[in-house]
This record gives sequence, structure tokens and C-alpha cells, in this order.
Amino acid sequence: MENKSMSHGRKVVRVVAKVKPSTDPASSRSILVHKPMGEDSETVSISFGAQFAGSKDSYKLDYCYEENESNGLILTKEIKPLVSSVFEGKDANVIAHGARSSGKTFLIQGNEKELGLAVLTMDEMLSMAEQRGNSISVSIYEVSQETVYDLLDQEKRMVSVLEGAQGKIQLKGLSQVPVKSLSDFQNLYFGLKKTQKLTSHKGVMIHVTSGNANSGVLGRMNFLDMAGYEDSRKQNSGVAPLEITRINKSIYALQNVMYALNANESHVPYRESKLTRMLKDCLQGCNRTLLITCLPREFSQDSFYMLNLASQICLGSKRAMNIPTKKKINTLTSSTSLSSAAQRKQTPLVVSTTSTKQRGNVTETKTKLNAAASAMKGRELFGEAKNLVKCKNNSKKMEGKTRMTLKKKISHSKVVLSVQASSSEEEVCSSFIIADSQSSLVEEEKSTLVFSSSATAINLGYSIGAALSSEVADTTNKETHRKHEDEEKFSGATHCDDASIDKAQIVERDDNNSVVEEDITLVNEGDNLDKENNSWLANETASPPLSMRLQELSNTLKSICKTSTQLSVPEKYQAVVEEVSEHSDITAEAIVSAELRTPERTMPSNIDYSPWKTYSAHSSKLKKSAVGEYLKFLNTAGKEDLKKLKGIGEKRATSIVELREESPEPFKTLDDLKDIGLSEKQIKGLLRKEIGEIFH
Ligand SMILES: Nc1ncnc2c1ncn2[C@@H]1O[C@H](COP(=O)(O)OP(=O)(O)OP(=O)(O)O)[C@@H](O)[C@H]1O
Repeated sequence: MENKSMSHGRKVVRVVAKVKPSTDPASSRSILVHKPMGEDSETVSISFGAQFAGSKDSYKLDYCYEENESNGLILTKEIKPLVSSVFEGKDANVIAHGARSSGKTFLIQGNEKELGLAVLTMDEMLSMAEQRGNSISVSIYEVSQETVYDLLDQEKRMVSVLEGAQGKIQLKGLSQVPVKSLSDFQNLYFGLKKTQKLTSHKGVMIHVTSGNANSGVLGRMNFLDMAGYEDSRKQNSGVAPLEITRINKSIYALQNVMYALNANESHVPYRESKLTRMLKDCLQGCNRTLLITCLPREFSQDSFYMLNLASQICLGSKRAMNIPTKKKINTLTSSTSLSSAAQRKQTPLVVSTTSTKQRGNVTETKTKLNAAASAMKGRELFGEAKNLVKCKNNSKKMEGKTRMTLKKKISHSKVVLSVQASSSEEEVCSSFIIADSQSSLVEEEKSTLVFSSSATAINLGYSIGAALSSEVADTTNKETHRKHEDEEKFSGATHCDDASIDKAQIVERDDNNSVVEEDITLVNEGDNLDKENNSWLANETASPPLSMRLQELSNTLKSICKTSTQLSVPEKYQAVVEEVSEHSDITAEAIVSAELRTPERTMPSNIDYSPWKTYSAHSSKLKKSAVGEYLKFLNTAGKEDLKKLKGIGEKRATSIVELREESPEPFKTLDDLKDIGLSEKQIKGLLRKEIGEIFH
């Protein structure tokens, strides 16, 4: 039987690179392309030379088109066979991905001087359609923040992604404009209103219909110009870190699908993003995809990362052709994850199987941890926040059940591990119940993560830490759970937990039993907050929303309120006060202050001790402490604990955890909460509710 990852002798996903000329020909940071058999090479290797952290690694792809090779050549060698398959009734896809400014738009759309692949292909398809008596029409869309927009509509209306009873995708609201000539198409394509290309994916879908435009669709040819990948910790990027994280997530989602298709995985995670969901029919089955990694000749860390992921996808098909062994899968896993770590830090690092010997302890640890890890599914390969165990020197911050397990297993070898219990499984802009169940599932799975007790000391040679791939002990559970999620989704449940995000989605079945996915706009921020709060209130058995120290603060405040001229000491400190005052002149107030760790211990001698002044001084001190405790909690608590806070739901908790991955203590002042999309009013509201709740 023919392997599904190969279609008529060709891979389902063929992965090639296109090199963009260097802007600085004198630069030494040039990639090296090795084609063992010239143009006839079955695979090529790309490396970065000695400048790249001394790496000698190379990455294999199916082919690489260099800067002197034109788009016309790519059309002839790669796309023409796909065009033929479209006229035979299949779908095909050409996807350009890469770092920012790597030449994706130039490749797909082109400019006045050089025609892009979409334009060249349209020309080819128009002449084929004419010869065969077929018709051509086109749709142009943009996917931004998990919403699809029709770019051929004056109003740029939203497109609904509908899934029929048979699982067939319908794109409700996506215009299809007949195209008779290349200039028709160019007018449409180049006449579009300017879009936020930095933060959106842009797609062109060319439909071939037999006979006139109203007859049956034969096949579709998709061109996708993806938003550029960028390290979310980059300074001066021009795009907010959270937005970059969102874009990266959708890039990973597509890569996960590509990998799963090429590796012939039984489950392809189309539902991970709107883009992959909308293109599901075009990507699946025997339909073929050409994935083009755009690489500036003068490489950057981001390009290296994208190339590494592309290479994993390319290798996926080889894995599918051979019987997969744990060793092979683990090699892939470790390579990707460690590169992900390399990508996270600014100084380049490459660790792979070929360079392991040079890296001493890192090598040994990696091998042992890998030996402890079992197979990880392909779709979990690409995702910044997915299944990553961060090893961090000098950190005792640990979270959740996962942390407990790891600590137990590894602490004896004096390794401190910090495990982020975050998940990128959930949707970014909308949240159904599906999102909650997915993320809790991931955490549950993570809690089963067990490393071999023989894990030895990790001596990481860099400050931020390496990311070592982890794995899920029981993947079958996940599959079962996914089915369950789908059932939940069909039940029409809606939930939006983020007041700052004004979009929600409703999924339900319509009269024809089709799944209807609708985007709606939420207007009342307060309502959302209340909704989330109410859902917390309904669950009164849950643990207290803030740390016990906040509760202590409230007790202290209560006792202060009771006094008029004298300080009253909370009962729990009475014994201490008595004991201490016998031996010294430390006041009750000082003891309370010390316990609360506020810096001021004694009142200046000239202070007015009127009850009001005393009260004011203390309440402002307490307010400061309460805010400090709240921020400390945000900086350290696990995701599940964060969700116990008023107004913090799945999405905000995820954002908080993500921000912490970028910098260890992102919340230094309340203003920093704006980074998770909260307004000043919302921040105040959250705090008021949280602290007010203590007195209920
Ligand atoms: N092959 C090429 N030859 C000459 N110039 C190129 C080539 N590819 C890209 N460029 C130029 O490099 C710049 C960035 O290219 P482009 O806009 O295509 O990048 P991009 O990857 O689409 O960027 P973004 O990530 O912002 O979407 C443009 O000025 C473009 O003209």
C-alpha cells in the first residue's frame, strides 16, 4: 500500500528553501548551501558556517533555490506538477514561511519588476483553463488574530469557517471573483487595500471549475504568504510581544499540521488554529503542499529557527517511510526543542546529534533525559510553550504537580528545574469550553511526566536555560479527550473569559446539522469580568483566590480598623509581641510590619499620632503590601492558582505564564498588567474585587 505521506512518488509536503539576496554582500553571516548532485540532488543541506556559535550542523531540505534562481524556475520545477493535479480535481498549496522580511511576499506576490509565484501560476492556470474549457475564479483572504477576512470585499467582511456534517469545510462569506485574464487578477491582487501584513497571513485561493463558473469545482490552488516569525522577546520589534506570540502560535499550528501530514500521523491537528482549520480540506488526503522556507542569505537567529523546523517537517516523511523507533523520534524531538531554547536566547546555540560530543555535560544530560522520554507526537514538536521543561540554574520557582514530580526525581542531583505549566493548546482570541478542557488536559498530562531517576547533573552553558523536550506518558488519553472536546463543542457552549478581547465565537449546529462557527463582538467589558467573577463565586468550595499572606493582610487591616489611638495586634502575633517586648522595646506595630515585610519599622518621632493619621499611614502601607503580594502572586503562581484570582480566566492566566517565559518577573507594578491587555480601569477593578473579597 502506498504510504499516505507520499503521493504518486512525491511527498505530501515537499519542503524547499528560497534564498533572499544579502543586503550586505560583505557580511560573513552567510548561509552555505550544499547540493551533492547539483540540481538533481534529492536532498540538500544548509549550514551556517563557523560564525554561528561554532556550529557545524547542517539542515536537510528537499531542495534550495538560491538567489540567482528565479521564481520562473520554481514555477517550472515545483508548481507546474501541482497545477496539473488541480486540473485533475485535487487541491494544492504553496506556503511561504520564514522570519520577518525574509522575502515571503516577494516570492508569492512579487512586485512590478518580478512576478511572484501566485501571479506566474495564475498565468499558467488561465492558459490551461482556456485549453480545457474550464473557468477560473479567485478568493483573497487574510487571517489575523484567528479571524478570517475577505479581502475582495469592500468592507473586509469576516468569513465564517463552517464544518459540515461530513467534516467538509465551507467558508461562508468568502467571495469568489471570476478571473478572465492575468490583468484582471493583477488588478484585484495589487489593488487591495493595505493590510497589516506584519501580523496576518495572506492567502490567495484559485478555484478551477469545470465548464462555466457555476459548474462543479475541480480543484483549488492555494498560495499562502505567512506572517513572519519573530522571537517574541525582541526589543523594538514594532509589534507587541503578545501579538508576536499569537502569530508564532499560528505558525507553529501550521507546522504541526505539515509535520503530521508528512510523518503520516494518524491525527492531524487542524483544529489548532483558524488558518489550519480553514485549509483542512485543501491540505488533507492526497493533496500536495509545497512549503517554501524563505531564508535571507545573511542569516538571523529567527531564520535559523524556521529552517530548523522546516527540516524537521522534511525529515518527518523519512520517518514515515521507515518504521519509527523511539530513538529516531527522540532525536527529532531533542533537536527541535534544544533549538527552541537556542532561539529563546540571544546568543546563538546549536545542539544536535552531530555536535553533542563537543558540549560535555549538556550532551550527557540530553541523552539521559531523552532516554527517559518516550515518543512525542509530531504535532507537539512545534510550539513555544508546549511540553517544554525549562532547566534553569539558581531558580527555585516551581509550579504545579509537574514541578513536584520533577523535583522529587531530580533534586538529589542538585538540579533545579522550573516547569512552566502553560499550554499553547488553547485558542488565543476566543475561548470555548474546548479551550479549557484542552489546557487542563495538557497540565494533567504534564503531571504524569516522569524522568528517569538516573538523571544526572545538568550543567547548562548559558544563562536562560535549555529547553528539553518532555513527553506525554499516555497519548491515547489525549485522543479520547479530543473526541470528548468535539462533543462539547457541538453542544453549543460558549465562553469568553477575557474582557479585554472583544471577540468571542459561538459554535453550534444549524438546521442542516452543519456546524456553524460565528464570530461575535463583545461590547461590555464589565459584563465579561462579572461573568468570570460569577463563575468563580459559583465555585465557593475552591481554594481562596489569593495567597494566605493577603488574607493575613486583611486580618491586620481589620485589627487596625478596630483601634482608635492604639495599635491592636492580631491574635496570632500576640504571643510574639509579649515575648519580644519583655526583652526589648520593639513595638507591636514593628512586629506586624516585620511580619508583613514592609520596610518601615518605626514611626518618626515627630509624627502626629492622631487616630486618623495613624490609620491613613497604615492603610497606605497595607495597600502597598497588598499590591506587592498581588504582583508577587502574578509573578510566581501556577496557572491554575492564577485562575483563582478574580477576573483571571484561562486566557489571562495563559498570557501571564507566557509573559513570565519571556522575562522572569514581568509584573513589577500594576501598570505591567497592561501587557496582558488590561486597561487601567480593569486593573483597578480586579484589585478592588480581589481585596474586597477578603472581607466578605
Ligand atoms: N529575491 C529577492 N530579491 C530582491 N529583493 C528581495 C527579494 N526578496 C525580498 N526582497 C526584498 O526584501 C524586502 C522584504 O521582502 P518581503 O516584504 O517579501 O519580506 P516578507 O518576508 O514578506 O516580510 P514580512 O515578514 O514583513 O511579511 C522587500 O523590500 C523586498 O523587495
